[in-house]
Amino acid sequence: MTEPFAALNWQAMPGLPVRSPQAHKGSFGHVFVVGGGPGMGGALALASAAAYRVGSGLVTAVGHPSAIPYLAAHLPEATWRDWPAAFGDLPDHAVLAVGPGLGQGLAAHDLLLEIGTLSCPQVWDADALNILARFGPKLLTTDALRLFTPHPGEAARLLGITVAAVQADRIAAIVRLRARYGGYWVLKGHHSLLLGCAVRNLCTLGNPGMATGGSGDVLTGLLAGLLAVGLDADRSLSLGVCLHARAGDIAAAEMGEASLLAGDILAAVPRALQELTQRHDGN
Ligand SMILES: NC(=O)C1=CN([C@@H]2O[C@H](COP(=O)(O)OP(=O)(O)OC[C@H]3O[C@@H](n4cnc5c(N)ncnc54)[C@H](OP(=O)(O)O)[C@@H]3O)[C@@H](O)[C@H]2O)[C@@H](O)CC1
Ligand SMILES: Nc1ncnc2c1ncn2[C@@H]1O[C@H](COP(=O)(O)OP(=O)(O)O)[C@@H](O)[C@H]1O
Repeated sequence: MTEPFAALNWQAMPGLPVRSPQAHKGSFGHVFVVGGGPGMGGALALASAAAYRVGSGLVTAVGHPSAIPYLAAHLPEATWRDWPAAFGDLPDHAVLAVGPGLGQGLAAHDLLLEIGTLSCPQVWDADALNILARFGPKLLTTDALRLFTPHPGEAARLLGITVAAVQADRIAAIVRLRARYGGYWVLKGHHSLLLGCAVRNLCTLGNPGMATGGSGDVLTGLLAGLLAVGLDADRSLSLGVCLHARAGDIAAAEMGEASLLAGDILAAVPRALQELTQRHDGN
């Protein structure tokens, strides 16, 4: 368990799958982002836009009705559903991203109780993790493919230990998280750690300018979008975390760390992706 985590190499990272000339939007999955409680429509919009930016064919935002005008103004490409939502009619190629701006009220608890019973691929973040910490692994009643994206505060809640204890041995923390809850994990922060089936790595990209509200919501949307376009969980985890961090570095180089907004990270994602495409084209 004490083997080191190897640094991922951005230069060697495979990019997105090439899109067939016959492709249509149904070829690239359907992401449902569940969050956007009162006052937090922004988190829902950021995660939804991020899923589109990595090529997801359709994105539906599932939020509190108060979040919807915000979403419609900022992301007209997304469709939406109001809370309370049921998920009995999800399409076969659905991927859920749950947590951005969700809050921890009764409606959020009800949503999570249902989502824990679903078998589609899922990304769990933010308040979804806080609610999971309250219920424990029994909330997850199916063996659905799940990616979990805690920051150290959320990891501490999930393990019932202090943030200081998480930070004192981050490798032990992520190993314990996977042992307790299963699935695929990123422990976020400076040099995020990644732990999946074949992935046991750290990401040395990124910068402290990314410590800004909404930055993690962008990562959640990227990961869900990558699952939706067909990458497996290990590859979604490693490409998603590195892409997010590289986009943060591109944005910070342009505008400085202090001024960085989560929306700037999102806006830099296409340029980070182009670095991969151009490298594969030999340019
Ligand atoms: N525009 C929007 O709509 C946005 C909406 N958002 C949404 O808000 C919701 C709640 O998010 P949140 O930020 O209020 O709660 P959370 O992250 O649990 O922090 C609470 C405490 O945890 C700790 N802590 C946090 N990070 C830590 C770290 N890295 N390392 C160590 N500890 C850390 C820290 O405790 P302290 O250290 O201060 O004691 C902190 O005070 C969530 O749904 C999210 O999606 C946000 O994304 C912002 C933009
Ligand atoms: N010092 C840092 N160096 C590199 N990346 C960072 C740093 N601080 C934060 N990040 C990244 O920014 C994101 C912050 O996510 P999170 O704490 O969930 O923010 P929020 O809840 O506001 O969306 C994570 O991906 C994390 O790895």
